[in-house]
Amino acid sequence: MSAALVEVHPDAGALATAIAGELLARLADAQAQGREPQIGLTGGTIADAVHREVARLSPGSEVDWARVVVWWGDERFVAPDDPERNAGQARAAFLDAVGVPAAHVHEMPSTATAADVGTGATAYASELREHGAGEFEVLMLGVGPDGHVASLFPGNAALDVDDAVTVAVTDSPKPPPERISLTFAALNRSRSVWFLVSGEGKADAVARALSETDVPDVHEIPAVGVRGSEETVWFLDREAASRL
Ligand SMILES: O=C1O[C@H](COP(=O)(O)O)[C@@H](O)[C@H](O)[C@H]1O
Repeated sequence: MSAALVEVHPDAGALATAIAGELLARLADAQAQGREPQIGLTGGTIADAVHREVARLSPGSEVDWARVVVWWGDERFVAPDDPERNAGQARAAFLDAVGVPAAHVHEMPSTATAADVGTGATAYASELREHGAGEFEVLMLGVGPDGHVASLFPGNAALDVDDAVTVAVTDSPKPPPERISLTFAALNRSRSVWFLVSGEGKADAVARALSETDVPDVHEIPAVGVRGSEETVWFLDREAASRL
């Protein structure tokens, strides 16, 4: 597996524009090579900015959104219209605008579609299997100030689930407490893993994750547990990179 790459941009706006442009190029390339790309989305502040830039730049790209399949790395187990939903955020920011067919948008279960978070996690694992979701072309992941990715938080039991592709989290330290997350096994089925990180508040987590001398354990900084089979890129703004 190749070493992680680091790309630093002046600020969050420039970072979002660069990631969106790169995503559109990757999707167009994959389609030109005959693949129907599957992408993994994340939630959070910088992800929202990236999604808005995808919507803005998409008309100038070669991407055929009818041939893109969308999944999520994690989701908050709340009502479907709750503003906390990562899926609602992505739909509003770009999915509705670019016109991904509804059948290609695999939203994780909500309190309206699953009796409880455990049932929801199991249902999403079945959905992944049924649709033959094998490999993400690009998996985007936000990173928390504590080093969490998806809904895999430092010290949480969900980090050790290695016999399933999804896990129900009932005690997330970041609200809301109930979430569904892909496990490391599923997240690592990605050609490209892109970490999207902006702001000074993430600088320590970034420095820990990228330390070559004092490599952290996944229980301490979960982000180090995810790698792409072809590339792993840390897309940072200057503030997030300030302690490297
Ligand atoms: O809880 C979550 O947080 C992270 C990062 O969010 P941010 O607002 O600090 O950028 C996000 O990547 C993850 O998908 C989400 O559920």
